[in-house]
Amino acid sequence: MSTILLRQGRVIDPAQSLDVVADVWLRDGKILGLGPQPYGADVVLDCRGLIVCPGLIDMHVHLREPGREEDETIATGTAAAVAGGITSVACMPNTEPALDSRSAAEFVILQARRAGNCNVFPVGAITKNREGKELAELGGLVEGGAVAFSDDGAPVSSAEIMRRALEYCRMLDKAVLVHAEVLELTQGGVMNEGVVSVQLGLRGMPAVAEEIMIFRDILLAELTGGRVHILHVSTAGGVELIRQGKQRGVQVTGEACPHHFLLTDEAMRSFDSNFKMSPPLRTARDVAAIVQGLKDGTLSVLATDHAPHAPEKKERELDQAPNGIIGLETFLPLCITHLVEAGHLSWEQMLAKMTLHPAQVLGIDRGTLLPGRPADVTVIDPKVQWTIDKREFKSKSRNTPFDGWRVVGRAVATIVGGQIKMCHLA
Ligand SMILES: NC(=O)N[C@@H](CC(=O)O)C(=O)O
Repeated sequence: MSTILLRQGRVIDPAQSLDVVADVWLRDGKILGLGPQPYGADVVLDCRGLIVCPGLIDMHVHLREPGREEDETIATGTAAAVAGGITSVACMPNTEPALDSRSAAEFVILQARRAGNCNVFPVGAITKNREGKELAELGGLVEGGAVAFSDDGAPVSSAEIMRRALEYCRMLDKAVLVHAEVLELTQGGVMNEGVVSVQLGLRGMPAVAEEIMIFRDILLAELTGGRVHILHVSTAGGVELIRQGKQRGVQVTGEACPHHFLLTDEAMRSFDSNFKMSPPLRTARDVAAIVQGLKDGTLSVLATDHAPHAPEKKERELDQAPNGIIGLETFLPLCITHLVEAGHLSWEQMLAKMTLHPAQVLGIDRGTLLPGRPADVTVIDPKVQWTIDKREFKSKSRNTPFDGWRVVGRAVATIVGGQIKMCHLA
């Protein structure tokens, strides 16, 4: 192992309320500290004019392996993460078979180690085969390395099963990550229910289908003392429910994905399936509420919901095409451009939602530059202007609505456990 010196970057570590120009030293895979150190450096990276921050964490990623390797693999998904400046991902359990056993969690960790790109933290399924009928072996999953639980892609429709999941997860000190959807209200829907869906003659999914379940799970968290994290919040009402739950002292956190604060259901006029996702793109009012939720802290986590689908699937007719878009390689520039440059969040606020806060939800020892922690570091050029080009992606899939977008800022170095995995520095 070696000693790396990141020289004179603007060091931002929200966990320490730190925003200062300084040297950062990494040694033997750990953060050594800031300022002068009693060692020589094997590698020096000149970070003047750049931002040095804890390695970014994306806690909402679909890696598709095992079972859907035509869309993504653990190797390609983690390569995409590293290219996007992300050092840790939490991967969702909607694989085939589902990630619902100890051995399945161990398989993911083994494949991630083989790939050698970034850290992968498996999210275990709440119910066996994500069918919503019977609890999975939650204890075994934790032994296998699962850091949280979710049936993401599908809701847990039974309130009774969700209650028991929360009771168990409280004992295990793990969060339940909620995919909020009342299926009876969304069946056959391809987009948000509203003026645009009526004009287009497309079946809609109403905002209340998401809000009813957000409300239910906040109440169940209150009842059980468990912890809920609401994934991919897309509606104004959902933001308000989380805000009220937090005010009452419920252990609830909320997450926003770039597409839900950048796009509206108007995009569906194109009939392009790259605008089809779950939950769907909503209205301008919802977008404004999500931005407000990010500003006032109601939504404490930014994540991608990276959902790769091979072209032959996304190119089907709208009602046949699967939900979801990729996000790992567009996450940071979209957030810099449309949250920081747009004046909604400070750098520290935005980075807290990509480092400290997801680490807290997952209970992982990451997301800070405190001495002794794993040397996961992202270096960002905050000024570079460039155009997103999906042909350059490391992901196996290309289903993005952001191809051709002009953006500001990007990761220029990604260091995972003290190893330089990506570097575009002189
Ligand atoms: N978010 C999506 O649109 N798609 C997700 C699953 C899901 O959460 O529905 C996927 O796995 O493809």
